[in-house]
This record gives sequence, C-alpha cells and structure tokens, in this order.
Amino acid sequence: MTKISVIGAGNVGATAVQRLAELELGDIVMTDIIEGLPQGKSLDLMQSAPVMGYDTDITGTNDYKDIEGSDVVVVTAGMPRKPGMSRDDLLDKNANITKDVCENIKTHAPDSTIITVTNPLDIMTYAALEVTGFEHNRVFGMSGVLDSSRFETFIAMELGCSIQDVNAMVLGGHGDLMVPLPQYSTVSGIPITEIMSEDTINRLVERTIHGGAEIVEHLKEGSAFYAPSASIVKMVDSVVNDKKRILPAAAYLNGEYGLNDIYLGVPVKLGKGGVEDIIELDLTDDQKQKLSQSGASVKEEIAKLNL
Ligand SMILES: NC(=O)C1=CN([C@@H]2O[C@H](COP(=O)(O)OP(=O)(O)OC[C@H]3O[C@@H](n4cnc5c(N)ncnc54)[C@H](O)[C@@H]3O)[C@@H](O)[C@H]2O)C=CC1
Ligand SMILES: O=C([O-])CC(=O)C(=O)O
Repeated sequence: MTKISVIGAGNVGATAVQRLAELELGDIVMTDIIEGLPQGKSLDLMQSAPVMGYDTDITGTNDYKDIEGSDVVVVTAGMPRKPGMSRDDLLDKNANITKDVCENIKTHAPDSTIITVTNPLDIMTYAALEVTGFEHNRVFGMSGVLDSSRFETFIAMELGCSIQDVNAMVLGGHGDLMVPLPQYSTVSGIPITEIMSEDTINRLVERTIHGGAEIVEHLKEGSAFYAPSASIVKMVDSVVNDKKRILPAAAYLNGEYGLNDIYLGVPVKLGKGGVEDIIELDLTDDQKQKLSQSGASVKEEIAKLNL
C-alpha cells in the first residue's frame, strides 16, 4: 500500500489529507507540532469515511517515527502570510521550521519523495534539498499547478466557457515575478493569444500573479488552501500512480533555462522517479528576461538561508 505523509495539519495540510483520502491515493499519516491537532483531524476524517465511502487509513501523530516507510512526504508546516506581507517575509521563521521537518524526514523517511508547499516556496524547496541531501529529482515544490490553475480559472471566467477545455502554463518563482505564458495557454488547443485581446490577457496575467495575495486580502487570517490542496493532490497522484503528467513544478535547475543551482517553476514530467524530465520551452525575449529576473530574486533569497 502506498504511504503518504503530510507534515502540518493546518488549513493546507488537513485539506490535502481530506482530498487524498477521498481519492484513496494511499494510507496517510498527518503530523503537526501541536499536540492533539493531527489526532483530532484524522479521527474526524476517519469518521467521514463511512459516509464518503473511502477505505483510506488516516493516522494523526506528533511522532515522526510514524512517517517511516513513506513513499511521498508533503511539507505544509509553516506560517502563512498576513495581508500586506510578501511570501518572502516568511523566510526566517519558515526556514527554521523546514529545517526541523526535513531533518526528521531524512532520519525517518530517507527513501521518500518530498513535495514542499511551505512559503516562500522556491527557497524552502532549496532548503529541503540542502537539509536532506536527497537527490534533486525527489525534492520539488508545488507552485505552478496552483498558479496555472488560477490562470485557467480566470480564462474560463472571462470567456464564459467550460473550465474543462482550458489548459494554462505559468513558470517562474512562486511570487510577484512569476511568468504566465499566454502562447502556451489554450482553450481546446487554441492559444488564448488567438481569441483574446492583448489587454484582456494582460489583465488576467496580472490577476494570476497576485492571485494568492487577493485571497489573503479577503481572508485577513491565513491564505488560500482549497486550490493549493487540490494542486498538491494532482502532483501526488502523478507520482504515486507513475502517471508521468507534464506539470509545472519548482524543480532543481542545473543549466536548464540558463539557470543553475536554483529551484524555479518549470514544466516537468512527474512519475515514480519524482521529476523525471524538465521540459525547456521556447520563450519570447521578454519572457526569458522575466524568468531570469524571477530566478535572480529567488537566488537572492536563497543566499539569506542560514540552515
Ligand atoms: N506553495 C503554495 O502554492 C502554497 C503555500 N502555502 C504555504 O503553506 C504553509 C501552510 O499554510 P496553511 O496550512 O494555510 O497554514 P496553517 O497555519 O493553517 O498551518 C500550518 C501548520 O504548520 C504547523 N507547524 C508549525 N511549525 C511546525 C513544525 N515545526 N513541525 C510541524 N508542524 C508545524 C502549525 O502548527 C500549523 O498547524 C504556509 O507557509 C503557506 O504560505 C499556502 C498555500 C499555497
Ligand atoms: O499567497 C499565499 O501566501 C499562499 C500562496 O502561496 C498562494 O495562495 O499562492
């Protein structure tokens, strides 16, 4: 049986566990630093199983020993931002948490594949790699699936069409310098550049870039978690079922896109081997410049890590 551990039983972690359980993607362990929180939420989710009809085993624990044998570990432990904050403002606090979590993953689940979620995403993914010393392909981050999903939502809302026909691509860091790619964003195979004006596309691109902040402003406390948890599950599914889906993810770059020793959102092939391939797209000069700006900003933040 596949075993999936989710570290952090807050909004993103617990909702991801709910979605993973409902899809029966594997047995699940949920951990948190707060005593009773993962236990209570797991029991509640187990008691949903008879109604929802899933046969998933869910364990809540504060003991990292219970993540032993995990195939995949999803890291959601850490602070969310508040209105007015950038994701990078979380760096110091969340780096300490990520360090503690990843030392435990290294000890108790040394053969696992890690999907990071904690912000600032690209920097925390780099921290996870540094702390665990795992191979690059089994440490990667969730960001592009979410950012692309936001772009897809806004495209479908604008066109008044079914979301099922929309497929978008967003690259770059998970921050204000992310790079949505209109020419690779399609409706039933038709690039949106052929059916929308430049002004309209620019408006949707801007809304996508600030999509996380828009929700933070509404919620006042905490940040988005329904779309983030859905995005996590899409990635976990591709890994545990070896689906080899082509999805944007924060992957370790070693020369790809002209960038080195950095995590940044790019299209990857996701399977049992984690990031099995990185796909290099042709970009416009403007997009190349924006991607390198996003990379430079992530590099600057990585340099602040004190692990
Ligand atoms: N990559 C992405 O696209 C997204 C990233 N995020 C990030 O995910 C993180 C979690 O967000 P939420 O679940 O909304 O926050 P939350 O505050 O609801 O939950 C975070 C949980 O982490 C736990 N925690 C803190 N320190 C810990 C430690 N050392 N070990 C284990 N657990 C620990 C807390 O007790 C809390 O239950 C935040 O950093 C947020 O910015 C959120 C949405 C999307
Ligand atoms: O905006 C935030 O802080 C949480 C997040 O990363 C997102 O929803 O994209």
